[in-house]
Amino acid sequence: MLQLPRAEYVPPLVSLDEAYELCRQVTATYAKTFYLGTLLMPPAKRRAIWAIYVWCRRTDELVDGPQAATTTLATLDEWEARLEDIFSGRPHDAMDLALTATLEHYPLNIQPFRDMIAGQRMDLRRSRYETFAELELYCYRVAGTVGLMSLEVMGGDPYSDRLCAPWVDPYQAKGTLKDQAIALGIANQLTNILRDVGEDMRRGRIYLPLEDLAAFNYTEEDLQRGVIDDRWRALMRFQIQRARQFYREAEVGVAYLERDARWPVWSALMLYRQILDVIEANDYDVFNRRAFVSDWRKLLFIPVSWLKASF
Ligand SMILES: CC(C)=CCC/C(C)=C/CC/C(C)=C/CC/C(C)=C/[C@@H]1[C@@H](COP(=O)(O)OP(=O)(O)O)[C@]1(C)CC/C=C(\C)CC/C=C(\C)CCC=C(C)C
Ligand SMILES: Nc1ncnc2c1ncn2[C@@H]1O[C@H](COP(=O)(O)OP(=O)(O)OP(=O)(O)O)[C@@H](O)[C@H]1O
Ligand SMILES: [Mn+2]
Repeated sequence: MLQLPRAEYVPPLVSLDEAYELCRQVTATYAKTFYLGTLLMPPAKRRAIWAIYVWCRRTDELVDGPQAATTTLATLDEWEARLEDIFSGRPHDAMDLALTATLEHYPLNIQPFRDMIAGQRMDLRRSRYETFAELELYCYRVAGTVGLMSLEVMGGDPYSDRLCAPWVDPYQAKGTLKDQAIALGIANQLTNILRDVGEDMRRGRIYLPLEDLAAFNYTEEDLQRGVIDDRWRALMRFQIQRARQFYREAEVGVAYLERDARWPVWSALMLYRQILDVIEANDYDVFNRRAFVSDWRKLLFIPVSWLKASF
């Protein structure tokens, strides 16, 4: 009987250098601050972070980008199968290839990658969160996972004297380095949610826990109309305070990262956290104005975070 030939696996026809170069370009375009930070890392680490960044960005774009309307749960299943292929040495395209190659230097755990896809599934399935516990799970999945992935590249050891400043007692610090890496992801995601309240509402999505809305006597209709009054300000103050707690937890960890990774993480942390200050300065108007940190401020803070990372 005639056998149809089995579809052969065809590896992407690009060199590794070209693959990493592509990832570099994507990172430089989408995330100026992260990118600048990675330039201070040794080449192997830097390329690894670019490859991870690109995979995360593509995963996010599936539900958040221009092609989002055509993304279904089946699309995400396919994306997960493709992830398994990347981890078993069968990359589908140049950008996958960069991640497969990265795994040879850094044997990353696949679980945070799977968890991030699970986070995108949550975005397809629901547009409301009842409790903070539910939102926190979502934030872990879409952003805490980034912390875990990066940590395996950036390294660090909370109990190593090499990294420990004499005035810091690592045994006093709450949680592990992993907890702190996750905390930074969650802090960033909560900040992102507060910045984008208006935009998300226009897409029919509410990430603020409904239990918090109720506690401050603020309704979904108020949110739809963009009502800024004392109830809203109190609700936002509460949310900002909660995000800052996560930043505080993360801050402890930065000092225990490998030296060459501290500066990029500090700048990312400091710059992203400032979005919260801008929201306050805008009197909590996240409906009509977008809170952003200006380029000159970013430039100003880069030497500041360099100093903080060095001492
Ligand atoms: C050096 C460094 C900071 C490395 C991390 C670089 C990296 C791999 C980033 C991936 C980011 C990404 C594309 C995630 C997909 C999901 C997503 C979009 C999350 C949001 C990021 C902000 O993006 P942006 O403002 O551009 O959002 P828009 O799509 O435009 O709305 C997030 C808010 C989360 C990003 C989370 C992190 C960067 C976690 C960082 C944590 C660490 C690096 C751990 C550090 C370790 C310790 C111990 C503190
Ligand atoms: N000054 C700005 N005005 C309007 N939108 C902005 C401004 N800065 C950033 N954005 C938008 O917000 C998104 C996320 O902003 P973010 O603060 O992450 O800045 P970025 O330019 O992506 O640099 P980085 O991620 O390195 O900080 C950007 O992708 C961009 O679309
Ligand atoms: Mn960005």
